[in-house]
Amino acid sequence: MRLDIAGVGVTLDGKPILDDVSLTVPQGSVVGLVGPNGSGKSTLLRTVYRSLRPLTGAVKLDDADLWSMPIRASARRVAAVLQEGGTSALTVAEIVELGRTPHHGVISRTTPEDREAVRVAMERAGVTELAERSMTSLSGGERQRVHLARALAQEPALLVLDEPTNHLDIRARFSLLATVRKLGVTTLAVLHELDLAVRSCDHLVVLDHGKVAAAGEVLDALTPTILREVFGVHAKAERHSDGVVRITYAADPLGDL
Ligand SMILES: Nc1ncnc2c1ncn2[C@@H]1O[C@H](COP(=O)(O)OP(=O)(O)OP(=O)(O)O)[C@@H](O)[C@H]1O
Repeated sequence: MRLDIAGVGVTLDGKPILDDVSLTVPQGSVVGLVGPNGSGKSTLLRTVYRSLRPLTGAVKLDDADLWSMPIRASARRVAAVLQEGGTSALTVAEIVELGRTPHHGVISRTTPEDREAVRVAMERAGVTELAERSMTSLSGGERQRVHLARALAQEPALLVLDEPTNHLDIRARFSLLATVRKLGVTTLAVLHELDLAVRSCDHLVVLDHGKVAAAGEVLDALTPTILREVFGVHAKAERHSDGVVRITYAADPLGDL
């Protein structure tokens, strides 16, 4: 499924937060949404997982207007993993099973397909061993992986991730993004770590003060000018001889800008 955000504008408390934002996430690709604090990344995601209706513009899934769909239809298609996934007294397995809720009819009964989807999701997110643990007993990183498992159990057509690697250690960061890439699910992810973003995403969209400042393949989006003018650092992104794009920061990244 392809995601098209077309001309989205959002105003909160009379303050313009997003202005004419457009981007596309092609079917099966991972697009990273990057930008400084307060640039509007989380607000944009909210218009995609139907927590905030845009004032102008449209959010479309394969040409179908997301905001015009019955809520159950969009809930089945879009899964979100948010910064503060929250916690509860439920067990890990129970939380992951919640991912199946949008697939249930009026009479909710767990089917063999539900059980299989939950099993696969827990395995992919690496939380199978935690199944019977209470969510309250988990570390921040473990909880984050459980929320990913819940989203995967939903078998979504579109995955929306808001800083999914926040609480994770360095190995878990690489591992989570590798898992997401392997899924082949259309994904829009807010990522703060540019190093991780350039390695893990097919395309990047740079937001600055609620507008798209740059978009495209990672080296086209993260030019030294964008790194300086939007992120406020002296740095450059380069493809190394091993094929991997890395960011090199100047000796004094804050230098004279
Ligand atoms: N309810 C609100 N009323 C007024 N302003 C708001 C409201 N919610 C968010 N904002 C403002 O909108 C702007 C964008 O916020 P948003 O959370 O989308 O940024 P972000 O790019 O995700 O930031 P960060 O990287 O810090 O998480 C910020 O300036 C924020 O203060």
